Order: sequence, then C-alpha cells, then structure tokens
Amino acid sequence: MAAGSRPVEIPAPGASPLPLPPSFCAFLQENHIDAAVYSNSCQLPRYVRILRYRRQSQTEIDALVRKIHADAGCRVSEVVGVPGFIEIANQSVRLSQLGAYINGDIAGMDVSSGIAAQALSVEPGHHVLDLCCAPGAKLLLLAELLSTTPASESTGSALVGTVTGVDIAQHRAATCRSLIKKHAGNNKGFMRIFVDDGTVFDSRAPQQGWQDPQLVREAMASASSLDGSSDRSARKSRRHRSAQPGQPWFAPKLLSTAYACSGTQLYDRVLVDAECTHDGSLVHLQKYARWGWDHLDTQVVGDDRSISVPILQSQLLENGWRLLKPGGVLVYSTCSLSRYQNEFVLGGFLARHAENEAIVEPIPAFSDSGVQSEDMSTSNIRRCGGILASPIWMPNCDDEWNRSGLDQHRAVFARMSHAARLDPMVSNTSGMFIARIKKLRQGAQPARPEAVPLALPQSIAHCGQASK
Ligand SMILES: C[S@@+](CC[C@H](N)C(=O)[O-])C[C@H]1O[C@@H](n2cnc3c(N)ncnc32)[C@H](O)[C@@H]1O
Repeated sequence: MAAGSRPVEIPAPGASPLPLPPSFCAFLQENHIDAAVYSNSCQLPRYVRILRYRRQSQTEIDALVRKIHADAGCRVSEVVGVPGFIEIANQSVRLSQLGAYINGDIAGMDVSSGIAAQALSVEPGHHVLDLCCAPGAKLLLLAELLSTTPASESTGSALVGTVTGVDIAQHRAATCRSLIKKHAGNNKGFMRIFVDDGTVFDSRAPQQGWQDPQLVREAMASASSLDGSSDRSARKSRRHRSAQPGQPWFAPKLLSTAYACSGTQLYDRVLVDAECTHDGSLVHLQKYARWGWDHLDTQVVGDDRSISVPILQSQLLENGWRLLKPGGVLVYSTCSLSRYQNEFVLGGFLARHAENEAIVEPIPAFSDSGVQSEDMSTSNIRRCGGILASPIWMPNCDDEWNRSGLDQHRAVFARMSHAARLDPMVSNTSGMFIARIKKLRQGAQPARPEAVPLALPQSIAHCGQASK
C-alpha cells in the first residue's frame, strides 16, 4: 500500500502508535517506501552485542544469556548466524536495567549493523577505514574483529592492523572517542579518529612498523637530521599535533607520530556506512517522535535532501573506493530504505567502474546459508540463520524498466544482485541496505560525482540541481 493512502503510524514501544507527520509521509511516497515496513515495529526484538565475544567460551556466553534473561524477564537468545549478537524479545527492556550492560559485558547495537560490519571479513593485520564512523558502534566492532580474528592469536603481534575512523561532525566524533575510551580496552592502541570530510579525506594507512617505538625513533631521528630540524622543534610540533595536516584528531601516541602518519599504503577494508535519511531505522524515528517532528523535517526530509543525500553518498563511496587497495573489500551501507540512496547510488558507482574492476560479492553471512540463488526475482528472500534479507529493488517488468527510464541500466542492476536489503518487516531488524564490493584492480579515477547518474524520477529531480 502506498504511504499516502492511509494514515501512517509508527509503533512506539509500550505506548500507542505515533502518527507520522505529513512531510514524512510525502517522503515515503516519493521514495516508494511502503509504510507497511513499519507495521511490525512493536514486535521487533531489542538486539545487543556481546563485548569481547571471541575471547569468551560458549559456557561463559550461555551464562551471560541466562543473566540477561533473569534481568529482562523475557525470552533472550543468541542470534543464529550472526556471532556475538543477542536478541531480547521485549524491545521495551531498558539496557540500564540489565546487569550485563552495567558491567560492560554488552552494548546496544542492532544486528543489521553487525551484519554490515562483519560483511567486511576483517583479517589479521588489516588496515581498516570507516569513512562515516560516528557515533562508533561499527568502528568498535571492527576493532574487536581485528584484534580477535583467530589467526591474529596464532601469529602474535607480527601482523598489526589498525582501524581509522573519519567523521565530519566533531561533536559526533567526540561521542565516538568516549565510546572508544569506555569500551575499546586494549584495542585503543590501534584506533584513530580524524575529523574530516570523507568525500575528500586523503590520509593513508599508517606506515609499516608504526607500533615499534625503536624503529619510529630511528626513522624520526634520521628524518630530522636530513631536514635539519632539532629535537626541540620536533617536540614542539608534536605538542601542536592537532594543527598538523594529516594528523589524527584522536589517537594513541604511536599512531600520532609523524612516522605513522607518513604512510602511503591504501586500506585493506573500507566501510562506507553513509550519511542517510535514517528512514529505515525505527530507533531513529522514535527519537524524532520524542524530539519533535521539526527535527525530522530538517534532518530527513528537509529541502533538497532527497537529491543532496544520494550525491553525498556517491562522493563518499567514490572516495572510499579510491582509498581501497586492489584485492580489498568495501562495504556500502545505509539505514535508509530509499532506492535512490541504495540501488541508484550503487548503480551509479558500478556504471563508473567496469566489471573487471568492481564486483558486488555475496555477503558472507547470507551465502553461508546456501539458500541464495542467482535468481533476481523480488520474491528471492535470503536467510542468514534467523535473519531474512530481501533482494535489491529493481523494476520487475519490461514496461517498468522503460517507464522508470532505467532500461539502459539493466546490466548495472544485474551486477548488484548480491546486495541485500534488511527491511524491518522481513528481517525483524532495523532497516539496512548492505553491498559488499571487491576491488579487482585499480581503475582510472573518475571525476568527483556531482550527480547520481541513474535517472532520478521527476518528483525527486525537481528538488533542484546537485548540491556540493
Ligand atoms: C549513519 S551515521 C554513521 C554511523 C556509524 N557508522 C556507526 O555505526 O555508529 C553517518 C555519519 O556520517 C557523518 N557524515 C556526514 N557527512 C559526512 C562527510 N562528508 N564525511 C564524513 N562523515 C560524514 C555524520 O556526521 C554521521 O555521523
């Protein structure tokens, strides 16, 4: 049913449904988002992530589940197919009433975000870039995956990977910094944050050997003897490091040295969890209901966001790709269900990067279940343990391809069939779009995209010219 054809309400946990404002209903209609996706929102479970999951035995995890069950007083179980996540059946359970949360054993995180971060398949020694990192839920998970991948335990410290987060908003980066200080434990030692524009961010992965103080001292001494700078001026410049271009805004000492920052290598993994309109995320919508719908008007549907957000997303995706090593993997994700922020952005990207350069791969969690097929029909639901994912959106008949002006892009849509949509109705999670893209080789760098090159419908295109 179209969004505009009946009053749209958003279920609020433990309360009466909240009517959505007309501007949001118009947004849903313009973006072809069926309001029915929100209809089971009251029944969605609450998901939490087990901190230090891989360091715990199954007996310890079973005990943790029992403890949460005792505090929550409802059904609690591990999420099948998504390691490290727990499902609490009653979403109105507050984290602050759970001993496991107070003790720092769990953190709130929707399982759809966990699937997006795990889709990167982080391995020991990887340098991981998260181009839109705040408030930092996925960044922390990535650090944990890096520090506890089985091989890293067997190879000791020889392979030292890093996690680099970037966010344009300093206040949000500050939240991220607080989360790192609170939850990252020893992982803090290899995490850094930049406050920067991800569409032009250009700092490379830290220089090899950054973690070896002796090597760093020697390299800095030889560099300063070469350029004639004294120890004193080097110390002074370290004190003022936030003013130095290329220096992280927050990092441990060893990742802040001029040596570490002079790396030239590209990243092994890049997450572009792009700025979006958050329309798929029930948690966000419930927040707007509390803050007042005015915020929703400015942050979701306001002015030309329907056109400016997909362009921003295209630019973030393009820059993330530029910073990715050949052979590396990039995950593009949003918590919007709008096709213009998902398939159209991904399609524009694939149109710029040929098949021998970029392939959209199956998301490991979903392919493991063995039920994914090459069939691209809209009824092709995929399973990851207990989580179901819908296939990508695409026109479903010749007439619709023609009418939507997308006929010339059929080949591009065929290339993105492995991407997944988690819509709240089908997946029982918060809404999320996830595409895992492998870089086969370094292609020519296209110009910074100033438009999404798949045909945008009139209703959206009329919003104005591409904003910068
Ligand atoms: C969907 S949120 C990211 C959520 C985060 N990955 C997590 O898991 O907690 C999008 C973030 O993108 C940031 N952002 C918006 N425009 C940006 C830009 N041009 N460069 C970098 N970050 C940007 C926003 O400040 C926001 O924090």
